[in-house]
Amino acid sequence: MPRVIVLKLGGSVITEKDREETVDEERLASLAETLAGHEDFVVVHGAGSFGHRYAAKHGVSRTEGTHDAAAVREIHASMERLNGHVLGALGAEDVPAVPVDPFSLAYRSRDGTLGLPLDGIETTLAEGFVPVTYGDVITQREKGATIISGDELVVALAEGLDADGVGLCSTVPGVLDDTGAVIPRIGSYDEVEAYLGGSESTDVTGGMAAKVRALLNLDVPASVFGPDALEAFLADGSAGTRID
Ligand SMILES: Nc1ncnc2c1ncn2[C@@H]1O[C@H](COP(=O)(O)OP(=O)(O)OP(=O)(O)O)[C@@H](O)[C@H]1O
Ligand SMILES: C=C(C)CCOP(=O)(O)O
Repeated sequence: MPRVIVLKLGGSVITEKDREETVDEERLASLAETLAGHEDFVVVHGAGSFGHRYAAKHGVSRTEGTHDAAAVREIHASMERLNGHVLGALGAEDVPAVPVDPFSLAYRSRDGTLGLPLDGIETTLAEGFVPVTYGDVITQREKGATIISGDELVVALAEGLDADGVGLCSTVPGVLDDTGAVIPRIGSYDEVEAYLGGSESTDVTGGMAAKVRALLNLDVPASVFGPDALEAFLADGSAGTRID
């Protein structure tokens, strides 16, 4: 099987993060148009104005769990609605996009270690489909259910599928320094820790600092870039900030 690219479409890119359950239709359509005709990639999308507020409402995070089934349904249903929009936009550009539902697939052990069986996704890719998955709520031993971020899925998929590269398409043109300039390359957390913050809006999974940490732990080269640079990333992997 050809090696794949794992691409995350940030929740703050594809939604209006401060308006409840609002998709940025224009942005999403333009990203889908750029992806048209490309092959061998997995899409992961974040929550933006969809999942986070329900997770916050029920006090659920990556570490705080819930045994309230109604809370799980509410968070998951919100993410399914957003996934429907993403699938619709990709489908409109004839990208062979199909859903992969993390709640039904992934789980955590007691210590929080992620279990993510990949046979289904490998088959999906081998058959020419583009799997589209997303940050979600998943079950965890002794905690009920906790949140999994899209970034966590990106890392697990990149490792498990032996991906060629990872792209995180965010609202920012890359990881920025204290003057607002894009840092071209990050090789260690210490170099950039002082510049990294969380997210500006309701975000239970951590913003830029968590992203950089997770990507540094990965053996696959990753890039953080803005929506305008998706084409450049797909062409030769050079866009925004490279983290390796
Ligand atoms: N040094 C930095 N460089 C760039 N962005 C930063 C930095 N520090 C903090 N941020 C914040 O991180 C945000 C990106 O993280 P965020 O989690 O919001 O993105 P996302 O992946 O697009 O969304 P989601 O988590 O909903 O999928 C930026 O919009 C910015 O507010
Ligand atoms: C809040 C939920 C349900 C998922 C969070 O995923 P992220 O937006 O990728 O951090």
